Amino acid sequence: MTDPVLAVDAVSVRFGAVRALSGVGLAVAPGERVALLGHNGAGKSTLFKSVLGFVTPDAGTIAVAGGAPGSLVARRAVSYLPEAVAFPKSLTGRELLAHFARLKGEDPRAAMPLLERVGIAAAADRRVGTYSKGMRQRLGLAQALIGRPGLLLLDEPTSGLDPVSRRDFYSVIADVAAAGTAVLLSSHSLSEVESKTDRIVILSAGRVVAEGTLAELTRRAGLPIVVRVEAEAADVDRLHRHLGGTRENGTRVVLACSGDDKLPLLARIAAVPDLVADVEIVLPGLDDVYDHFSRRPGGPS
Ligand SMILES: Nc1ncnc2c1ncn2[C@@H]1O[C@H](COP(=O)(O)OP(=O)(O)OP(=O)(O)O)[C@@H](O)[C@H]1O
Repeated sequence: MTDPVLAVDAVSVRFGAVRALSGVGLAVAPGERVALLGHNGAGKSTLFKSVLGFVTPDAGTIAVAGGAPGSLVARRAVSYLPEAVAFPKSLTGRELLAHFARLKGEDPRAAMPLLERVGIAAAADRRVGTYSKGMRQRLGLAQALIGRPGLLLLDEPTSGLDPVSRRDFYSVIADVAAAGTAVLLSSHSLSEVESKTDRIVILSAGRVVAEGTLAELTRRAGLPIVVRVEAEAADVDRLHRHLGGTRENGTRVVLACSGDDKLPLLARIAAVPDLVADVEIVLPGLDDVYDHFSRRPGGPS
């Protein structure tokens, strides 16, 4: 495997009595997009701050492009988009990006292509104070892309964005990753990131409680499949006696089964066609998978 751009190993961070991170480990390879999921207070921002060198872990190690957080090599490699971006309102988008480019030792002429890339070139010469939230977020992304970072850290980058802006945002992220940048982004929504990232890491109370592709997480969660069987008009009692499960709504019987038990259950339903008006199979949703892992009190899986 290629050397990871970000390697976090057994990192723990404590703020007084609060354990914000406990033995967290994760790695992000060049070109990989990893989603960091967790409820409020799970430790996502603390992990970002540790990677940036703003917070010093009590235990464990972090390497960014092979260097310690905050070292020159790490600072050159990493780019960060905080959750709430605040820019000086009186500068134009172009002036602001040119300023950040100079600070990073890059050519200020990089500003315009970046504004085009994030879709706000038409507003390049408007003052940032007049930008909408979505435009400011796009500007923030443009700022984070200055100088082709090796590692992009994005803290809840799409919160408050409309669906079109989100789609555009993930399309830029896909291009950047395809060009070799490692991306670690935090989110509260599994359904949002599942098709937009390569791997998912779920943090709960400062611990990594699950890690993998969505397919792996869904399989590992082993959540039940729900089968709702609608009875023919007066036959709900007979249907209930035949199938078991619980009655719902006066006309329906509801059953839960594992993936392996699904076909045998459908065969039992098919054996009484006169009693059955309709069948609905409900697979576990992404939010169910997320809840399963993020509520689990135990350690890493
Ligand atoms: N500077 C601090 N001093 C004391 N406690 C802190 C500090 N920063 C974070 N914490 C605590 O550490 C825990 C993790 O917080 P963190 O901000 O990393 O979570 P998060 O996953 O980013 O949450 P959110 O989704 O709400 O942004 C929380 O219990 C929080 O209250």
